Amino acid sequence: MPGTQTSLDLPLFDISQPISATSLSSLSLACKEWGFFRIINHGVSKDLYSRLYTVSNHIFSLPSELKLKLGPSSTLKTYTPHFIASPFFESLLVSGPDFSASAQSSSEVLNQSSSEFSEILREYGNRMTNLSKSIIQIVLMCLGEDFERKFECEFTNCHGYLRINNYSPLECMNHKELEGLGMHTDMSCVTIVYQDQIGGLQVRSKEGNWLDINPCDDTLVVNIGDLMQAWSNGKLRSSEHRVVLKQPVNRFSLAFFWCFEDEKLILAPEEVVGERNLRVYKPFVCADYMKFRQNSERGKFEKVGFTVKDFAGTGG
Ligand SMILES: O=C(O)CCC(=O)C(=O)O
Ligand SMILES: [Fe+2]
Repeated sequence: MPGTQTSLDLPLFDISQPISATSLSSLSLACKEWGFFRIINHGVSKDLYSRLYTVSNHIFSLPSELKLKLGPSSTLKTYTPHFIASPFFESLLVSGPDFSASAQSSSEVLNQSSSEFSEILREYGNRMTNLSKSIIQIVLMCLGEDFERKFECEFTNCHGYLRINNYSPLECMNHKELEGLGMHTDMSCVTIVYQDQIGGLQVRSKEGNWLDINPCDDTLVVNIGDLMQAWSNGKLRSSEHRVVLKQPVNRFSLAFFWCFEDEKLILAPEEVVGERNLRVYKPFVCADYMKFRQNSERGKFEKVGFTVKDFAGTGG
């Protein structure tokens, strides 16, 4: 249809600077409307991305039998093979707070030399941890004056994990467009995404239209996850998103999930809920929601039904 919007120009914030009043109001709007925004000056060099790409690519190019030593039926369970999320998607998980040790354990199982991989993952994991803390602060500012000071303590036990994603549509490109990762919402407070220049990340509008989030040099994409949506009583939006593959080339991305601790009771503070006290989520324990999503294999990566709304929504 001529004139139909196909891509979304997300607002861009300099994360190395204090946020101005004007920027804060556009950030609030973006978090409420889209649940997505972008950041620049995040402190990760092109060189680190290129090293991270090289070491990850080396792992993904190992034989499947070897990678499956880290697969869903192994002890570590850090590798998601093809045909779980989609035929064209595989991923490797690196968990914090000791990203280096997590990376090292996976390398050892694969019999690969671990020092470079774990050193790079230490650097990237620590950088993302610090960024997540700064992002939580500015996102809290969107909810009200001084909220970052008042509620930061609720986020002090958060932890992060990184998913290194490899999309390989190579052999099956007789269709125009393939789904690399089905529609889902993230089970995080916030997620920080790096996508390479291939593109393919899309967000679903409230009206149900898919809009491209085009890659842009030196910027990272941030999105609000389900835990933050519930904690903010639905004020901040955890949007459905997906990845489509439009070209027969490999695509590389990194998704860093910043989450509440497992035992955290997620209950929006009264100040966030407001005077009319209309709660849109029942209080729930973080780990119970994780289990709910994990128990429904499809709910992990697709199927709009399985979100925090289905789990804890009051229908209000
Ligand atoms: O690959 C991407 O760009 C996004 C990945 C994603 O949404 C996820 O891993 O949750
Ligand atoms: Fe996601």
